[in-house]
Amino acid sequence: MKIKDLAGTSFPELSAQLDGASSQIEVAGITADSRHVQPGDLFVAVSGTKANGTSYIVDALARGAVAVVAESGVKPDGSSAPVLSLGNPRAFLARAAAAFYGRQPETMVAVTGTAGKTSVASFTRQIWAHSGLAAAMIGTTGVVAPGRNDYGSLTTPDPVSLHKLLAELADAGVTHAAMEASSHGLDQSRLDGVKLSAAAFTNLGRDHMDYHPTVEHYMASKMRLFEALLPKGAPAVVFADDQWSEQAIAAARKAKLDVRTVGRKGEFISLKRVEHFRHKQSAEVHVGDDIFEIHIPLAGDFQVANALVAAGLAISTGISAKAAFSALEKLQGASGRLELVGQTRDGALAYVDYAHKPDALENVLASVRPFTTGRVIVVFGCGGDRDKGKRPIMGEIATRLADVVIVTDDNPRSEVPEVIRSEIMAAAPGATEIGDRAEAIRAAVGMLTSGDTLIVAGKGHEEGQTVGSVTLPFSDHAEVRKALGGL
Ligand SMILES: CC(=O)N[C@H]1[C@@H](OP(=O)(O)OP(=O)(O)OC[C@H]2O[C@@H](n3ccc(=O)[nH]c3=O)[C@H](O)[C@@H]2O)O[C@H](CO)[C@@H](O)[C@@H]1O[C@H](C)C(=O)N[C@@H](C)C(=O)N[C@H](CCC(=O)O)C(=O)O
Ligand SMILES: Nc1ncnc2c1ncn2[C@@H]1O[C@H](COP(=O)(O)OP(=O)(O)OP(=O)(O)O)[C@@H](O)[C@H]1O
Ligand SMILES: N[C@H](CCC[C@H](N)C(=O)O)C(=O)O
Ligand SMILES: [Mg+2]
Repeated sequence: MKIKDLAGTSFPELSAQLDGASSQIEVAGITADSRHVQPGDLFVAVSGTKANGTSYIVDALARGAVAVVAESGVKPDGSSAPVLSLGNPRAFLARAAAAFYGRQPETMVAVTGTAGKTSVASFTRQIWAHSGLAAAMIGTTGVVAPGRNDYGSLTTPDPVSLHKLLAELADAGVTHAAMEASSHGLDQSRLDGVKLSAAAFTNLGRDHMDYHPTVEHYMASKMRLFEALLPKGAPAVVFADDQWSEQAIAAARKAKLDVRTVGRKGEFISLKRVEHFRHKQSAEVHVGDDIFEIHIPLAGDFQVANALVAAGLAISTGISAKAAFSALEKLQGASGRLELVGQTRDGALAYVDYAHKPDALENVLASVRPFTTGRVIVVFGCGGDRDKGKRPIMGEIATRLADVVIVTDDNPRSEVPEVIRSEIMAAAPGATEIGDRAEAIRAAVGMLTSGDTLIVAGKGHEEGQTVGSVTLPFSDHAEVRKALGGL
């Protein structure tokens, strides 16, 4: 593909720099990482949190890049390959990747919010699949599509991987795809160029305060989904019962979207009555004049909200309300989201959950309390190189809502694990500290007696524990099973 075709009409400042010869340069691939440049590639230099791609232009050219796109002010170094500049290289990277790979599933939706994105994306895929559509999901747990189940790493992949993936899915016949839009992904323009038919907002709580300077910046990043990515008139599904719902609704209205609220205060799907059971949730919802009784075979009060948002997205992309709600009865939970892993002989239940932020921990502990006749026992830690402010908050929540708290490690990364734990422990009087996560799980399982509920929180579907720069194989599921087996 030629550079001028990658730029399209969205970047006139770039087109203006292309002369006869440079506009004809054929690009064999696109990358923002000089270490991945192959001869013939276009290198896009973006500035990041650790490095600035402009420092690697020389490296990229030495590896055979045929052209470079960088931020304004970067001077050509006299190389024969053109070094073009524009205001927002990240936005260009995403649009160029979209143009380069070309194909996407016809119907794409994206969901943002602090909690529930993976669950909503997974449920939306399942509702579509239940109606016989070839459907996929892309998110924290990876990629799920007909005949495909890949473990993932980022919630929203980088734009080059994302568009390569979308083209693969479209080529494999996938017509519908639901993806997660993280605030990092939105802020870094990773989703620019994805052709969305609808989008959704779940809720906003404390998260990623290491990356976003303020909660307003965090919310504004999320609202890029409505303001910058969703075309005017497209459906915006908003969970109506969150503290931030009003702001999300206002942003969607301002962006001239077709706002569709769901929840108790919802007008599109209106929740009239809900009953929470230990392993399932039942509800009555109204859609227009129709009344539906829905049954969600999953633990966790919060799954009702996620199911309504997913149903809102499915209905907004052509599924009938009846089909969407009947699909909910067959839902499988996303891996590691309040997932029942096993039980002791006398019936104490052990769950693995991905709560690694305050609201999620609060929700999950509150969810199991009504069904626990004995003690709620929680094992959790906080990730290193991530928001330090959440550590005492989560310590306080665990102490307030659980009867037994064991503080352990969760991906210490480059930090000293003892320091992370001590920051949680400072707000968790009476908690036990056991750094080794497997040992912490064994200790918790060992103390289970009839009526108790164990929540191992923070890692969910993860298959590794990152200590320093090494990721060691580790699975909460496997450790819980092993500990239960040893009883
Ligand atoms: C903080 C953050 O979001 N970082 C992401 C970002 O990296 P960055 O732009 O900051 O990279 P950088 O290291 O500063 O380098 C700047 C540029 O120089 C380039 N470079 C660097 C070195 C070199 O030799 N040559 C070279 O060209 C890099 O490729 C990069 O393009 O862009 C990279 C490519 O897209 C991501 O891999 C990287 O994710 C890191 C690994 C990460 O941990 N991200 C997490 C925090 C994240 O994105 N999480 C969200 C939310 C999770 C959730 O709660 O669900 C997610 O969507 O997963
Ligand atoms: N609607 C919700 N409201 C509050 N908490 C929720 C909700 N949905 C899920 N949770 C909690 O958050 C955890 C993560 O859920 P999920 O993976 O669906 O969210 P996510 O937004 O994708 O999270 P992440 O940003 O970490 O990928 C769950 O394990 C549960 O503890
Ligand atoms: N996508 C999130 C996941 C955090 C999961 C938790 N286990 C941790 O390592 O903090 C992040 O990278 O911040
Ligand atoms: Mg997720």
